[in-house]
Order: sequence, then C-alpha cells, then structure tokens
Amino acid sequence: MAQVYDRVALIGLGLIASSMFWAIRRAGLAGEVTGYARSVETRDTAREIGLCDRVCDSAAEAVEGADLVVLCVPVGAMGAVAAEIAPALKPGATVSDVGSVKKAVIEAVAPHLPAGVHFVPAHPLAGTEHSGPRAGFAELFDNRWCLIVPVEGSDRDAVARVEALWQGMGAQTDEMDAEHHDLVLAVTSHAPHLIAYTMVGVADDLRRVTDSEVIKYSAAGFRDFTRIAASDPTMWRDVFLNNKEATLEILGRFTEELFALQRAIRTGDGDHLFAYFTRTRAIRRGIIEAGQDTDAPDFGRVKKG
Ligand SMILES: NC(=O)c1ccc[n+]([C@@H]2O[C@H](COP(=O)([O-])OP(=O)(O)OC[C@H]3O[C@@H](n4cnc5c(N)ncnc54)[C@H](O)[C@@H]3O)[C@@H](O)[C@H]2O)c1
Ligand SMILES: O=C(O)C(=O)C[C@]1(C(=O)O)C=C[C@@H](O)C=C1
Repeated sequence: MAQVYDRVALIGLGLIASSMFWAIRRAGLAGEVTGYARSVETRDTAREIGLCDRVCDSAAEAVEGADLVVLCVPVGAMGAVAAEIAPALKPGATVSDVGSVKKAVIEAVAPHLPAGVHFVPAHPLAGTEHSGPRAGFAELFDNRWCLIVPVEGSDRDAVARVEALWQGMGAQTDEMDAEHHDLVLAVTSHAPHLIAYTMVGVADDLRRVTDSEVIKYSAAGFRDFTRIAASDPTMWRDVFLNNKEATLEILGRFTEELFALQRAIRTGDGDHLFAYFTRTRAIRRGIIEAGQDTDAPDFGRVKKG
C-alpha cells in the first residue's frame, strides 16, 4: 500500500491511537507519525515502546505541519482538544477523530476548526476492553468496518484520503450520517455495554449471597459480560453522556421487551418465549449468511473477498 499522508498526528495515545500507529507503520501509510498524550507517564511509555516516530510534549507541537490530525481522546474531551490544536493546524490539513459518538463530537469540534481545514469524522468498529498506549496492535482493524461520517460541505478529496488510510490499516469503510450512526451504535454497542455493566453489577451486589460462586462457576455468557464491563470507565461515561437521546430510546424499547419476557416467565407463557427465541436465533443465522465470521474472537469482522 502506498503512502497516503506525509505527516499524521495522533492526539491521545491509547488503544485506538496505538493500534493506528502500528497499522500505519505495517503498511507504510505515512512518512512520519507524531503523537501527543496529556499525561507525562503515557508519553514516557510511548517513547519507551517506540510508539510514534516522534512523541511531542504539546498538542500544538504534534500537529504542526501535519497533513492529518486524528483525535483519539475520550468523546467528552474532543472539543477542548480541538480548541487547543486549532491555532497550530496547517492550512489545508484534515482533522479526523475516532470517537464512538458522532453528533456530539461534530458539534464540539467543528466550531473550533479554522476555515481551510477539512473535518472528516470517523469511527472504527473495533476495540477491546483494554486501554492505554500498551494496548494497541496492528491487526485491530483488519476486516472490521470503519464508518466515515462526512460533515456538511466535507471536501470529497479529504474524505477519500481518510477512507484510503483506514483501508490501508485493514478496515472496510462505509459512509453514514451522524444521527443514523448514533442510533445504529446505540443498538449494536452502547446499549449492550450498559446491559453488561448492569449484569456484572447485579452479580456483584449478590456476592454476599453467592459468595465466590459467581466467579468460580462463571459460564460463557457471564464471562463475556465481565470482559465488556472491564472497559474504560471514562470512555464509556462519555459515550452515554454524549449519545443520550439514542441510548435512552433503545433502552426504553429494551425494557418494554424485557418486561414482556418477564411476564411470559411469570405466567408460564412458553409460546411467547419460544417464538421470541426463534426470532432472535434467525437474526444470528442471518448474520452468518451475510458472510460475517462468527468464531468468537473474530465475530463482527467483515468477510474478505
Ligand atoms: N476502546 C474501544 O473499543 C474503542 C473503539 C472505537 C472507538 N473508540 C473511541 O476512541 C477514542 C479513544 O479510545 P481508546 O479506547 O483509545 O481510549 P484509551 O483510554 O485507551 O486512550 C485515550 C487516551 O486519551 C488521553 N486523553 C484523555 N483525555 C485527554 C485530553 N483531554 N487531552 C489529551 N489526551 C487525553 C488518555 O490519557 C489516553 O492516552 C474514544 O473517543 C473512544 O470512544 C474506542
Ligand atoms: O470489542 C470490544 O471490546 C468493544 O467493545 C468494541 C466496540 C464495540 O464493538 O462495541 C466498542 C466501542 C466502539 O466504539 C467500537 C467497538
């Protein structure tokens, strides 16, 4: 894969930024990658493990001369970081982000960007429960989707280059508008995370009753919940506070369905339960037929070829 940008700057050096660096390096997509993180400890770690070609001590220094700047900080910090880097951006540069929420991030970032700087928001649908500069790996985005969310008047060449970068990092790209993105992600990612958090919280509340049995006999379903519930608290606090409307809409529907299932269990309505589980099983089979790999570690990856 050919080089897409001369200089890329990554702001916030956690799981996503570090994975981007290793994936950019794997495919030779940039001449130089600079990086900045707020904490000295993270910058020191980055230098120690060779994360980024150059780790800078200020965000302004990192973005100076960069053709692409990617904001890889928690959703709630995007606006402040955009304000901080704005005066140092090169005219004609592109600013992108990887935030899990798009409408609120666009509203927070766009007003700070000077005229002549392009804004191309993006969201890779790939992650793990780990965070920080040591958590990244080059293969994270392989065969995953990356949603590109152009804003009004986005420059098509700038969009095409951001898409080329993500494709070079192994992802498949698609475009979506911000509102639709936030609703889709509320269903596929945000509400499921909240359900996992709740289930693990309930198990913890019952600890006195169940002693250590919850952990000892933890079946696969619950273990998956604990993995998800181990995700970064700052990141997920910001996701829910910034995708309020869509998440509340989905949670409303979820609780209605849950109450209906609860009632079916109480009243012994086996037909309702059977019909419901038959419908959900068909959805899973539909995903398999659509060509997605369902082996646990790769589930959700885009089928190649
Ligand atoms: N983890 C995932 O599964 C995942 C997947 C896709 C997208 N995202 C999104 O990517 C972004 C980064 O997530 P991550 O998982 O890499 O998080 P992370 O916690 O691993 O890294 C975030 C980094 O940002 C830094 N940071 C926080 N506030 C900052 C500030 N004000 N200024 C500068 N740096 C700051 C932190 O110190 C850390 O280095 C988030 O917006 C998240 O919603 C995460
Ligand atoms: O695999 C995981 O651990 C994730 O939670 C990744 C995951 C998700 O699939 O929900 C989480 C948040 C994102 O914005 C994108 C991906």
